[in-house]
Amino acid sequence: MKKDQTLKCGYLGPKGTFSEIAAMKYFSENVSLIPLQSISDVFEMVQSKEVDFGVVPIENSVEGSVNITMDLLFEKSDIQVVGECVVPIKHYLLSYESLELAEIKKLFSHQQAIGQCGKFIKNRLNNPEVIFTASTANACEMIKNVPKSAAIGSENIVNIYNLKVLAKDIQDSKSNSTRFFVIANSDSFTKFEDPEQNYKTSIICSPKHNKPGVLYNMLKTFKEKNINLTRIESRPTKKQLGEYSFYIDFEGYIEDKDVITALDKLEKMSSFFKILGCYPKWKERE
Ligand SMILES: O=C(O)C(=O)C[C@]1(C(=O)O)C=C[C@@H](O)C=C1
Repeated sequence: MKKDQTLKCGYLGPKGTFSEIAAMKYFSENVSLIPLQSISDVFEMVQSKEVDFGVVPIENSVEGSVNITMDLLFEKSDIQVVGECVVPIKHYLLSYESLELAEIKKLFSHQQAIGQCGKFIKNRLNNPEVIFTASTANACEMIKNVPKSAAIGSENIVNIYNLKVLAKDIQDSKSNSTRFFVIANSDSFTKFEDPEQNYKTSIICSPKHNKPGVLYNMLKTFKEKNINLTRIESRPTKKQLGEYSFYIDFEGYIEDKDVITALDKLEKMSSFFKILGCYPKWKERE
């Protein structure tokens, strides 16, 4: 890791996205933030070491997993998860024009944001055409020359683009929040070893055989060692219908004796096995 230089962190841009909010929250002021065009670009820039870190959304409390991030974590080598950050997500309805809600003909935003505001869109708007964009901030750029259009985005973006706020807090759930992973190149990242910290570990595994009790046996290894799972998700392996990879997060440090035993057992039961990383559990800072 570079010592006397400012570290760089890539995120899904342009400026004003929730990913930027997550990166600012995680790193405070210690890194230079680099806006990128897609989540896939964030992975590539971390892989090629053009940036030291990347911040990518992994799951939302309403919409669930961010599939593109899940798939890239599976596919990309040399990527390690080194941190997590949870951001409360409050959505704003924004426009360059002062419009009544019923006047909006076109609504632009990221697919996750549209999903998180489904009830508001159905109940309060007049059936606008919905256009998915690469990010919420990208939606705000795109509506610039489109009459009777609005975008869904963060409060942070209002001043960046000089937008009008048509409605605040339009997300379906008051406690809407998104969890982000902080990724780094596995080559350059040195591991944390602070005995005072609470750690989490994230892995991916695909069972060797499709037979009764396979998942039960995999999960039993965690129970036997009293390891607390915090998330389990599946994604298709993309090889054959009905075959899945499991994404498991649990509380524990990668070099803990019980964690090593459980992961050894699990690896033996798997046709694919990958440790994504071990990182300090997110704590809200005062
Ligand atoms: O578009 C953005 O602002 C993003 O940072 C992406 C993203 C996502 O992909 O989940 C991040 C947080 C919110 O859940 C909505 C969108």
